[in-house]
Amino acid sequence: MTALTIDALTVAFGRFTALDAVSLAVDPGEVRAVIGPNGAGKTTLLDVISGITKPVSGRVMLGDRIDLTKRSEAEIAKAGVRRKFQKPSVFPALTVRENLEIGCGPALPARERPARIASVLGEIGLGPRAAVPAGRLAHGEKQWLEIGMVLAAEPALLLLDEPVAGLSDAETAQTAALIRSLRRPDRAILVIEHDMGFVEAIADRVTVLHEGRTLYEGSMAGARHDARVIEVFLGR
Ligand SMILES: Nc1ncnc2c1ncn2[C@@H]1O[C@H](COP(=O)(O)OP(=O)(O)OP(=O)(O)O)[C@@H](O)[C@H]1O
Repeated sequence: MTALTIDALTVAFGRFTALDAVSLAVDPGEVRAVIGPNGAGKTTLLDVISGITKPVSGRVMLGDRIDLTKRSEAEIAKAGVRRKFQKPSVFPALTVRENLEIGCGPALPARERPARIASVLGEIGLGPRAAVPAGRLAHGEKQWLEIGMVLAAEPALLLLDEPVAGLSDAETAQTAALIRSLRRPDRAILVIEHDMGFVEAIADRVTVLHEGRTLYEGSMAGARHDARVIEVFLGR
């Protein structure tokens, strides 16, 4: 079984085709990066997976059974898909712990919350900062907290939208280590990112989009040697 199967996905905005019959499959436990030049269709792809944009045609299957193109944003979240948007949107007046409480969602029974929050604090490395208001965190720490907020819901599919944009080199390296440590057989991670060094550090495979089409799928090392990828993207 694949964690996510995108099959011949086509998205149009008026007469403009933003995604043109894109297909890809992400395995359970995989970290997949989607890369490509500006306007390639990366954000549109995440918007379709998370239910913000509906396609003209094609399917987006979560596991074997759920076609996300037929579901609302709320139903998609309930099915186990969580997205971290590019800009951190933590609640600045609430502590790190209180933000994670919110990330757990209303369905998690109160008795299970402390263990879930402790586990997420460990994963994101913010245990010592648990009582600090989120507004006082450094930019990198805010990004990790927001990753923690989506992790607290125990997603089957985690979507990360440029998680190292604006981070220092040290924070980027720490974020790469964090994402690698999040790999679990029951969790797939799809990342959009422009920082190629970061992509190389985290991704099992990359999908290169260009003008709404899949140009390459495979290892990042392979992408670096692919003539078409070099021409449209890496070589620039
Ligand atoms: N709501 C919209 N209406 C019209 N065109 C849109 C809309 N959303 C995206 N587009 C167009 O679709 C194309 C793909 O955009 P998208 O944002 O998915 O690219 P991207 O790969 O995420 O780019 P970037 O790296 O700059 O974020 C672009 O040409 C963009 O202008």
